[in-house]
Amino acid sequence: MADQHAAPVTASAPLSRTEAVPVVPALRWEDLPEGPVIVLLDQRRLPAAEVELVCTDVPALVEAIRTLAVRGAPLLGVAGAYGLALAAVRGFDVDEAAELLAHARPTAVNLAYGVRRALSAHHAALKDGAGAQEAAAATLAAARALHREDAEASERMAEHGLALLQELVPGGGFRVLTHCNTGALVSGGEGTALAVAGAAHRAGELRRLWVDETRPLLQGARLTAYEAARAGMPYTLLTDSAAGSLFSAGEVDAVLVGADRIAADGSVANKVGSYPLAVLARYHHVPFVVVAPTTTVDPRTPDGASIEVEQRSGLEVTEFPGSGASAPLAPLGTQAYNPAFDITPPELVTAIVTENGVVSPVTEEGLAELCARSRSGNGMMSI
Ligand SMILES: CSC[C@H]1O[C@H](OP(=O)(O)O)[C@H](O)[C@@H]1O
Repeated sequence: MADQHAAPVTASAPLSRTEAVPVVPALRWEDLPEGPVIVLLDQRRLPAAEVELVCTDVPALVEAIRTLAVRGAPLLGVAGAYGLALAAVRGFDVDEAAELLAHARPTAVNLAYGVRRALSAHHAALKDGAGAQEAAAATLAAARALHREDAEASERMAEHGLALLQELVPGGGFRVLTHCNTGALVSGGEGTALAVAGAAHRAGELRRLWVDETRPLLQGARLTAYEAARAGMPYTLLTDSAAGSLFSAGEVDAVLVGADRIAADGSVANKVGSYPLAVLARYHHVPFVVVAPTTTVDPRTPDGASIEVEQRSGLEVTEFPGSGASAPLAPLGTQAYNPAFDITPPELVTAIVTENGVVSPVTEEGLAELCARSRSGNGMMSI
């Protein structure tokens, strides 16, 4: 008798490509004749259209961050740093710009880190007697350095993460479930958790990538599927509520997710829906692996209860993304609960993969030791 729990797996993904199609850069700095700009790939328009947003000032960038035109913790750090450089080069008040940028979204600690790092470079240049132009150049150099470091961190996380999967799931042929979007659209490189899946795919070891659609803004359906398709990965989309039946059918070998803030004790703030996956993974003895650069670890935040979880408009729940009131999903006036993130306690996290290596089990000491290996010390602590 067929296993009654067997999931009816349909191969809905395109055949694996031999050549991946690169994703349009999520963010770049451009020096135009009329002045510098920050060019963003507007992630709200994906996958239907690849539209670029040109930000000429900090308020425009803050709006892009608030509306998730640009999103994802590591990239928010890079965007924040470039935003400060834009303010410095265009002669805006950098301290005011830092306030606006650092508070554009509260949970992803990378944003505040990137802003602080660029602001520190600006202040240090002035302290050394630099003029406004030189200080602006130093600020831009700090943003470019962070951009480069994030790309390098992606590569190293992919290596460490693939090695961990090979250890956790002997024999390869990994069936990985991921939530939200953690690829090149959240990073200066190939991302965090999705970069690990990409490395597994290139090694011929990714049997299936299960992609949670990730309500309400559908980062999985719109963005991870977009990236997985361009990379030729064997992916299948599912509703968030279908994940449980995949675990029950024994179809998941590991869960790979990103993070927006990791507290000193190893508590992980990540896209809402991550915590239930961690509980399911524990119940079904499946590894739950968090992939994040050390700039996402915030030793100033002691534990999960100390992490501010962004509460977003209920309209994101009651209306279909991007269509506004033209496509209500609930009666007009319906109140909706819409936390952007949830908190997974360290005891439910099998391992945290950073660019400096892996901590498992997750302990405060192990995490601190990994962060201490970062060139600039652990992000928030070094500035
Ligand atoms: C590794 S950063 C990606 C991270 O960011 C997402 O949040 P948002 O789409 O709201 O920026 C989600 O938490 C992902 O895990």
